[in-house]
Amino acid sequence: MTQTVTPELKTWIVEQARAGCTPESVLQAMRRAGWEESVALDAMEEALQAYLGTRAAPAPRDAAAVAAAARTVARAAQGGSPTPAVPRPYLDLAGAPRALDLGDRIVTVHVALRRPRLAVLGNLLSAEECDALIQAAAPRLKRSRTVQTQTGGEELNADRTSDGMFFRRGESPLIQRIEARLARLVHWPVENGEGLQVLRYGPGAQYKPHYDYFDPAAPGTPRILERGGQRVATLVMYLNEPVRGGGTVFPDVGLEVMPQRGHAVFFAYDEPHPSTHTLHGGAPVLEGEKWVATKWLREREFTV
Ligand SMILES: O=C(O)CCC(=O)C(=O)O
Ligand SMILES: [Fe+2]
Repeated sequence: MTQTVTPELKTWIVEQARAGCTPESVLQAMRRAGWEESVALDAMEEALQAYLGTRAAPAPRDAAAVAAAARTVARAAQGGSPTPAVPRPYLDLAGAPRALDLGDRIVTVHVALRRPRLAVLGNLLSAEECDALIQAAAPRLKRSRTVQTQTGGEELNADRTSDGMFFRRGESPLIQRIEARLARLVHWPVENGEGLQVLRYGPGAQYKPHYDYFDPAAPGTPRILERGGQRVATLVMYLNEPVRGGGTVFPDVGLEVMPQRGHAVFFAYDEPHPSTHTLHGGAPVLEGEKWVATKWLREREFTV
């Protein structure tokens, strides 16, 4: 069977190029999503040439570089499987590595699960980075709001009793450094990420189980999706350690990830559907305080 390149995939390719992703990483993401190399290369060439052709002004160099590199990479044999989905953020866990070298940091892999597609990671943030995030966030905290999918606005939510704030993407050198590291970790452009959110849970505070994607059936969702499309993955990073309680729970699989400073849990949802088993929540903090930073990844560039 021949794989058919969808308009959605072409749009995705152009967005990765515009975000500055290397041709190799774009190709790798497509191959991992199940695209044959030859089909992926043709799709890259076609999508980028169409994009360059539609632009009056000279194209950005990164897009041209992707097109050029795509043409020179060796072509694999044609063969067939059904058309795979558009690539999604992923951790490179092929070969069962116990650590991932991100250039500025070596992250350890503690748990990897297929469904939900999830991993527990250590050493993603240094103790100093965790403290600096807490210091910068503390004066800006407000009672957390959640996106109101009925209207697309925001609301106070009794299921979510934490205090929170958002950093703007790239707003400080610390945020830039962390965002660049996360982009390398999950092979996803910085531009497709929402601003980093910091949450503080006091004793008794919790975030009841929920999905991070926007409910496709809710009336306010189309408006939310205009800005970057669906959420496709989440990284929850632990900035401190509560004395007791406050784990991140995944009720569908009976998993609870205990907060350890600098550690993180990554989970991805290829479709906005409960079958991803990504139902999760922040269990009540029983003693002490819990601080986390959450990075949500969108399908496309999230305009800040
Ligand atoms: O606090 C946690 O452990 C989970 C946070 C969360 O689910 C979120 O920020 O979406
Ligand atoms: Fe969540």
